[in-house]
Amino acid sequence: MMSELIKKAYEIAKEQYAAIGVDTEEAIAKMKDVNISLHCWQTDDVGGFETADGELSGGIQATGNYPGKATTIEQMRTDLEKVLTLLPGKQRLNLHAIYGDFQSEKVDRDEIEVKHFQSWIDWCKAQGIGMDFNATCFSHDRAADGFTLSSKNEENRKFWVEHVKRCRAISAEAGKQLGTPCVHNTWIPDGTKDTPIDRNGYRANLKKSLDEAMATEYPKEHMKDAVESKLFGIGVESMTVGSHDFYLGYAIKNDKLICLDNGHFHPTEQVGDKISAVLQFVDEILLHVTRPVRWDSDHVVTLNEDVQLIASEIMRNNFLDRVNIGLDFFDASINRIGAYVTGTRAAQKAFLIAALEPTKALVAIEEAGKNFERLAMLEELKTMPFSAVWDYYCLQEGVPTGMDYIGKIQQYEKDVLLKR
Ligand SMILES: C[C@H](O)[C@H](O)[C@@H](O)C(=O)CO
Ligand SMILES: [Mn+2]
Repeated sequence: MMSELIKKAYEIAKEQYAAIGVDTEEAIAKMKDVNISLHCWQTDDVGGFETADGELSGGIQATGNYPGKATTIEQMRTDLEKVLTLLPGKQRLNLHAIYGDFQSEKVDRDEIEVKHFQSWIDWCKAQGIGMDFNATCFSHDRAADGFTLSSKNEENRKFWVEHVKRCRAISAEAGKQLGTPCVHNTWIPDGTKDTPIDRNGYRANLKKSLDEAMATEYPKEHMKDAVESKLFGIGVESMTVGSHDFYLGYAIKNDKLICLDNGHFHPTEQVGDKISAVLQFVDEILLHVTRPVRWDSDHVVTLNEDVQLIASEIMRNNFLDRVNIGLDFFDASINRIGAYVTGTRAAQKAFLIAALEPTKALVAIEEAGKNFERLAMLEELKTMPFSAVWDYYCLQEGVPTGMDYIGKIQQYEKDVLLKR
């Protein structure tokens, strides 16, 4: 889009926002603290680099067969570098343990070490970004019966404890080398298709395993632990061991982060509503921003009301330093890089819209009991000239404005993705 036009539109928008007490420059400045952790698994449908044909298990699914999937570490990095050129602001990388550099040495998950991730740490350093990490407790023979950390098979349980231990050590080293804490997230698929009898036994096992895996303390400037809850998964409909109640309790008691994935709750529950609730009791949280369509389908994030409430709650309460923002979607049915960029930009837009809210004025109206006025203002705010501010922000950041990124991705598909 023409930069002169963008500047003109921005000047008008700036005045319109100023008329309702909003400083657009201040809103744009706040965006420098919105650092989204890019989930590497959107580039390869959560396949990983352990084997060429890694089968996804654990009750999650990437559907679709669009050409261009990353199948090597080099391809994934090329894709991520492309993504970074199309996003305003500063991002982070969110890596799963299955994405190690296993080209020269194939090891099992209870044997991974920093050396298998050193090239990723170096890559992050070269990009000037931080790194986050995840134990991969799925897509493995030892998870075939549906249980990992809560397993009653002691050999398997110990295997997964060792895996998580190692992932935490890798995270701490990554955070140390990169000078920014690495958030290590633990999500497990454990649960049962049909009604179990011994729910308590599995949950007691999970607690014991987490205690063992997290026994080593690392400095908070190097790594932070998060635990991710879930309501159900495919084939795990009747009981999920790591439920929200379980992990919220664990996080509060053990000073951990709770990870809230907005695909992991009943569809009528909103993660945006949970943020101010849980932050009364835990220091920090991790978010997995996604779009559940009828189930935890991990569709590409769009600028919908759920995502807007999440962003608004964070910005209204100045929670950015207590909320670690990650994404979690994997769509294999469309251009994967297009999915990545569209979804991340949608999340960023929600934060900029939130930054452009006249929050103090709205709170005053609310406290005066003027509920019609609150409703009307919220409705009017939806059609304020946000896109002029967004385009101006992208222009300042030197990234494509408006729809211009679509052409860049089409070109990348032609030049790179279709040649794979
Ligand atoms: C690949 C991710 O770790 C996974 O999606 C997990 O975070 C999750 O949300 C499972 O439903
Ligand atoms: Mn998730």
